[in-house]
Amino acid sequence: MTTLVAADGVTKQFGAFTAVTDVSLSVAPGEIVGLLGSNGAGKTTLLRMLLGLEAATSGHVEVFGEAPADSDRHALGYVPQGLGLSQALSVRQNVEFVTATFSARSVPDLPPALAAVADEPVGRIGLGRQRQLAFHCALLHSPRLLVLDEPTSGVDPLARARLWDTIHAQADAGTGVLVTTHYMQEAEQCDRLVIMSRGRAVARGTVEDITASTRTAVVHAEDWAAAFAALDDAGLPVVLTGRTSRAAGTEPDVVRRVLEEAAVPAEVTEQPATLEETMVLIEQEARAGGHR
Ligand SMILES: Nc1ncnc2c1ncn2[C@@H]1O[C@H](COP(=O)(O)OP(=O)(O)OP(=O)(O)O)[C@@H](O)[C@H]1O
Repeated sequence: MTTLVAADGVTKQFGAFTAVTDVSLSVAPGEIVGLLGSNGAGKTTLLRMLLGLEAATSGHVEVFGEAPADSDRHALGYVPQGLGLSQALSVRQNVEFVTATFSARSVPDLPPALAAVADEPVGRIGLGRQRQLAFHCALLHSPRLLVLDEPTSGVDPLARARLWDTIHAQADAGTGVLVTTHYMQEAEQCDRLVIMSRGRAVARGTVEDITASTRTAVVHAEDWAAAFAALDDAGLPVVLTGRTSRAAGTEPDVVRRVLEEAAVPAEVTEQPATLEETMVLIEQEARAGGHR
């Protein structure tokens, strides 16, 4: 399979601090790869190394089959967390600038939401529209690889769904997409995930691969508040979903015993863990020194 971008055992140190440790990752045409992890896990640093914006301390990076180079930018669409727009220029001027820099084509029409603010300085339009503009600019030159660092943070649900429609359309047309996100609903739309914790890749695969080995004990009790309180007091990792208590990675028998001791009648069953529950357990395991 052709690979658009590949990291092989990449490490990045900032002085004595290691932000990324021995991470490998690749993106092929048409696939959406999600990069997940808590704040400071090393996602942005990894993206920046893949884009050639940050040199790896060790390991190997290839973009379009070669070492990263400035010329890659003509086939790359990148939306950084800070969006990379010129705040003092208008919406239209930003588009003209990007078109002139990366593409020989004439400036295409703006989508209606951006056309309505075409002459406004970017610094004066809302964050949602700024994100839409950054996205629009990243796609102007029909990139082979799209790299998106939290593309929908601060965007309302409707605009988020629209941005994801665009991401899927790009992937369907053969563009490879590498995207970081904190939203589980977005992670579930990716073909593959790489989960990072403290600079390391601690889990990878499809959502099904990642959640397959994790089960959650599910508690239905008439006195649901007492059931939750008993499990919480016992130090179990319990969360309340509606009136149902869920304890991820906990044996149902352990839960039954706690509820019996607290004299709370309940039915305890087992279900596959959600991605979010699995992520919490992965993070705990990684902090305790192991990984999957
Ligand atoms: N230029 C730098 N100099 C020193 N430390 C840095 C530098 N860039 C990043 N770091 C540190 O590296 C770690 C990883 O940061 P990074 O931004 O890659 O994490 P992240 O997973 O993208 O986090 P977030 O989800 O908050 O964006 C953090 O502890 C950060 O403070």
